[in-house]
Parts: sequence; structure tokens; C-alpha cells
Amino acid sequence: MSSQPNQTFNNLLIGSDCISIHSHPIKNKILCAEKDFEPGDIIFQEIAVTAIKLSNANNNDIHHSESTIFSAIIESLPIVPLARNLIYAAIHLTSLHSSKLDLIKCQHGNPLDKYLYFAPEGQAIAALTHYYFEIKKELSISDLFSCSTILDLLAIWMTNYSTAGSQYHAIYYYWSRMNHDCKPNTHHGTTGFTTVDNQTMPIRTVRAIQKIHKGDELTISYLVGETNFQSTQMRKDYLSLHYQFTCSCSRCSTENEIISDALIYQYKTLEYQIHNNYQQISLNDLLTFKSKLSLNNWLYYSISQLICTVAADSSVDFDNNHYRTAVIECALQCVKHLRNIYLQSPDAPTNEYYSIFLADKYEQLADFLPPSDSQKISSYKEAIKIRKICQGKSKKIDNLNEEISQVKKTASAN
Ligand SMILES: C[S@@+](CC[C@H](N)C(=O)[O-])C[C@H]1O[C@@H](n2cnc3c(N)ncnc32)[C@H](O)[C@@H]1O
Repeated sequence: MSSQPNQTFNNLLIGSDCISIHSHPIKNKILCAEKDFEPGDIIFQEIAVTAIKLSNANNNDIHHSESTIFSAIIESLPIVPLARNLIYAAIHLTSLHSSKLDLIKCQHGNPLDKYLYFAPEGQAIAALTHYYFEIKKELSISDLFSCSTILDLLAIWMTNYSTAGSQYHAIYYYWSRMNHDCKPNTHHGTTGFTTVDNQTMPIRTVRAIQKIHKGDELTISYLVGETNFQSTQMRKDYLSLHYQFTCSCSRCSTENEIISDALIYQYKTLEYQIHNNYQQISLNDLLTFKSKLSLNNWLYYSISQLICTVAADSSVDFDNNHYRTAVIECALQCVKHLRNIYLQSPDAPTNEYYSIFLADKYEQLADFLPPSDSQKISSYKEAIKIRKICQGKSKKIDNLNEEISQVKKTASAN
């Protein structure tokens, strides 16, 4: 099921001349950059083609939620959101206007067969198949939708959707064309919602996290949390199981596998040492390790957390002042690097999670810096700025302002 819609579709808010879709012999379609980008640049911003609201109660976006058979299936499924969401997605797809369906049909979908062996996805698919004719009758689903059509659409949905905030799953015309790389060159996030035809639609923003040249493929990481820190083989197994491809990115290539796995091992060792015995970590180890991380944001983010932990632990007897200053400096560099990537534009944080993390870290590190260090004030200011941008999510702003004036007084007295 791969065709191109014949009408022009443009849900891009930013970047219509920055990206293009191309064919690829292995990956099917790929998204490419039409110009150069620096880390932190917005590449494109897009409104979803369609989205479903996931909460079971008061689900206005699912028109057919009163259906008895539909509710019965949902109730009979295991209490696993994924299984329920699949049924919601299937029913949602049959309620879409044909022009939207055409847009979705041109996306790539991996076969669903493999899911039949897994719970809960398999149970959802089996329940849908089993009850399909009753559902169809009860919901007056058009004859255009046979059970196999629905399963094809569901395959596309599962291969291409993304969560948007905590309540929505959505499909995007451009974003859903982005392939995986274990060392991706972009970062993405839901940066707002808008209303289209009385439906809530998420807005997705994609930013560069590496230098990108015109013609480069734009990639994201499909790995979640801890999978980023697994060995090459484990990452490959995960991607093959969930997305049905064998990863051949630079981090997974044969030449880099050993280096990549050694880095992960080093990271794990460092994490263990930091949580168990600070004194064993030499500053050199820390700095050398940090210098290797520049291209992987997940590691960068995690190492920032670890280094901040070292800097923050007041129980550590930092006899060696030089060590302490260097650890704080190292942590500040990490935090600044992350700030440049995730909050490049000073008035538009892309991701609340990172914003709060960064504001907290700036504040924490400022606490540790001596009053004579000019970075103390600038770090507090950075924390305040980020929190203010987050629309006053922090209650600490006033305290911080007071603290800054105190610090200024102390610094000028020195
Ligand atoms: C969200 S879609 C990405 C766009 C897709 N290539 C297309 O043609 O529509 C995800 C699917 O693309 C393919 N894919 C993604 N990353 C890949 C990679 N690094 N190598 C090979 N195939 C990949 C897999 O089939 C995966 O299930």
C-alpha cells in the first residue's frame, strides 16, 4: 500500500523549502535536508495529519465510543493501553475523510503478522479480526473497508505513529517518513496543539542536533530510554523486533561496533562508580569520557546528570579544590551543550522535560560555584530565564531573584 496522494498537502508551519522526500532501495522513503543546518536550528514544524485521543473516559474524538460491541472488545482486552489504543486507531481510521486516508495510505507499513505472536498487540489484532463484521455492522463502516484493508491501515499506523503529549497518538506526513539512526542528526518534540476541523492536532518540531548538509538524510532515534545504552546486538534485536529492519547506521556498522560497545561499557562503569564510589574516578577519566560523547545526545544528557551528581554530592570530601572546580566546569559545559541543542532559541524551549532538567542543573551548579566566579550569576540567570520561558512553571523564581541579588552583593564585597 504505497502510493502518492494526488492532491497537494501542506501541513508545514515552518520549513516547506527545507525538506524533501526521496526513494531509497532499502528504507523505501527517506526525508532529506534541502539546505545546511547548524545544531539547534529548527528544520521543520508540522501539524499532524490525524490524531487520536487516548483516554478512555469522555473520549470525544472517538465518535463511535458508544458502540456496544466496541466497548465490549475494549473491556475484554488486557489492561494494557497499547492493545486498547490499537483498536481505537483501527476504528479512528475508518472514520477519516478519504483525502486524509490517501495521505496515510502512501506511508509505509510493516506487516502485522509478527504481532500475532505477542500480547497485547496480538490480542488486539485477533479481537479486531474476530469481531470485525459485528463492529462493521454496528458502526456502519463503509463497504470500502474490508478487514484486510483495516489491518493494512493499522500496519501503517503502528509503523508511523508517535505519541504527542500524554494523551495523543498522531501521524505526520513528513515526520513519519523519518528513518532511524542510533546516532540521529535531529531531535523532535510536540511543541503545541492546534484545532483543525474541530479536532485537536499536535504540532511537531524537528531540530538539528548535529551539523547537517544539504542532501543529508534526516534521522531520528527509535530507541527508547535504556535501549540507547544497550550493546549493538541488543539494539539491533530491538529494532528488528519492533520495526522489522536491520540497523546499519554508523554506530552499528562493523567497524564501529567495538568502539560503540566499549563506550557503552565505559558509561555503565562510570555510572556504577558514581553511584558507589566517587573517589575512584579520576578527573581525567571524566574529561576523556565526556570528550567522546559529543555526537550522542542520550549519552550527553546522561553524563550531564552523572557529572552533576558528582558535583552535587556534598558528602564527597573535595579535598582537592581543583578537582571540584573541574567537575563543576565539566558539568556546566555539558549543560550548556544541551541548552544549545534543545533550547537554541531563547524564547522557545522545545521540550518541557529538558527545560526543567536544564534549569535545575544550572541552578544546582550555580549553587556550587564560588561567589567570585562570574559563571555563578550567569548560571542563576540562565535558570531563571529558562523557567520564565516555561511560563512560570517553577515556584522558585522569586527565591532565585533574591538569591542572585545576595550573590551579587557577596561577589562585589570580595
Ligand atoms: C516511520 S517509517 C519511516 C519511513 C519509511 N522508510 C517509509 O518509507 O515510509 C518506519 C519504517 O521505516 C523503515 N526504516 C526505518 N529506519 C530504517 C533503517 N535505519 N534502515 C532500514 N529501514 C528503516 C522500517 O521499515 C520502519 O518500520
